[in-house]
Amino acid sequence: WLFWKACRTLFVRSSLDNIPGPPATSIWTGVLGQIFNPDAWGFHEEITKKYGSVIKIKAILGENQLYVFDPKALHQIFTKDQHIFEETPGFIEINRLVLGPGLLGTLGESHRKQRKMLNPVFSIAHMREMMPIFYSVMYRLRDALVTQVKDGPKEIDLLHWMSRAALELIGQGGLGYSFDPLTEEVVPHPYIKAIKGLGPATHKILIPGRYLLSTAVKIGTPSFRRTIVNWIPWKALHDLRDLTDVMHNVCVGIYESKKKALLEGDEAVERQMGRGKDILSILMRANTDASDVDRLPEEELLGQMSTFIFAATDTTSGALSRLFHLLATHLNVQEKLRQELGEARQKHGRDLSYDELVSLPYLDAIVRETLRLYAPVNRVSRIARQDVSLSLSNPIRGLDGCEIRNIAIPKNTVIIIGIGSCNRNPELWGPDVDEWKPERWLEPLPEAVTSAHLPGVYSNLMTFIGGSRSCIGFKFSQLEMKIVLALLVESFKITASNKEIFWRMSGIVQPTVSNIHSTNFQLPVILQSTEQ
Ligand code: HEM
Repeated sequence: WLFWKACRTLFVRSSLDNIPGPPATSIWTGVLGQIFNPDAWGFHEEITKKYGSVIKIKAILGENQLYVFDPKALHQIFTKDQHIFEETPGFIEINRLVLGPGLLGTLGESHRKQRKMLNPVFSIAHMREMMPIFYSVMYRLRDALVTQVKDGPKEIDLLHWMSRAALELIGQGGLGYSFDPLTEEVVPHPYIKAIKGLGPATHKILIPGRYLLSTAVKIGTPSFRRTIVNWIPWKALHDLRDLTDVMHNVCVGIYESKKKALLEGDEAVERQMGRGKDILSILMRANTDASDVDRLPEEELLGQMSTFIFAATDTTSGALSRLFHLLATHLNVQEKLRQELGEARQKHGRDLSYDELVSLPYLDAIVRETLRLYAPVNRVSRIARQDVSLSLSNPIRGLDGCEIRNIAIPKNTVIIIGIGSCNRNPELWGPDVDEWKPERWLEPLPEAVTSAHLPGVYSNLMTFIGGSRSCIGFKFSQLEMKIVLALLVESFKITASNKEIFWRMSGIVQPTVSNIHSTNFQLPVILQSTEQ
């Protein structure tokens, strides 16, 4: 069965054979080695230019996958037929192997219930209420950096500080828990190391193990599966087990203390960090009040905590690092932003409120343009759970020379969603698509963009994807980025260091120095106080 499952693609013809795509460079892994390479930027650009917005990707043992960024097809995948296109087995299944109900995320009905409980917590009204938490964390970050450069301009690893600040913010705002006082240069919380290790370790397991995962997680109890995992002599699997243990144990500790406070009553909750206004406290209360049908088991709530921390930390710190790197290399933009921020602060004479901050046009344009051109999550994957026909906005020409407007997708086809390629589609954005131009957001967007009806939840972009599994935290991350920029750009001049920065195209794009294969993630820049 396994042999047939693995090799059937070598013998059976598929409706996808006629779609053009780059030739396989390995009979084992097709072109996956090139497409998932940390330095794959050139390869993605080359194939999108050569083959268009639907591309056949040769995967393990000749399997056909698709790389897609055609607007109509994306609409179908994320909205119209989203029940057919599920997430590919990944983090959730891997974590179920060793932890039972799942460290990261939830599936199916449970996921629907959680979204229902959580949507109000991520609303704009709730963001307004969280402003004091955001400011208090970010002021601590700013003060720590002021101390770092008190003797003059200094090279600072901003990624280190952004990761710590992002973790602290989701800690306080999301879980009502402080991970890091953010006062001085210290070794980051072990959770940060665990998050950074999770992506690379999962990647090593996913390519060879994807086919077995969905089946493996259903075998026996969690402790049985864990014993088997312990026996298998596979370092990447053991690394993953250890990283998930770190994350899981931290979450259990936070959860238990919260549960105790909720049982003790309002006074105990008031004494806790976040005073019961954090996302987890609200979720726990909503869960207690929910009807028996809607109530989630404790393990699912624990899974949700890890999802928040994981989803909120490296994505936002990666995006902030990119923003600061761009400002460091575009000093005119930095100066113009400083002016906008200074004028707004002068006008209001205090910290800007939620509405004042989000309506600053230039700040908004800088954030949007950065998230367009440099999406922190460059791709996600989906799998078709039944045979389906995918319609295209732009017909492609098959290898037989005929025009293709609809593609018959066989059940179990993996589809790689080219988030970055969609955001950089010249047919939508025009010939200057590859330029970082915040000004483009100060004018009406091109007609081609608005009429494409992309399913993304944010700004005609796919950065936070769309549909029921879209990023629930996108407003949270916007606010976070804007407050950090507002406080730091007013307080510091940021210039580039003499070290070359490489951006690794992993699950979440991360900066590194020395070479693209280094996983010693960092973003050195020179900071100088604006008062010096
Ligand atoms: C610039 C920052 C961020 C980016 C680019 C980003 C992007 C994304 C993307 C692309 C997904 C979909 C992943 C997939 O389907 O495979 C996602 C999911 C998610 N994100 Fe974000 N995210 C960011 C920040 C945040 C923050 C700050 C939070 C929490 C406060 C958050 C919470 C989540 C959650 C909970 C999910 C899973 C949603 C679900 O499955 O229902 N994200 N994010």
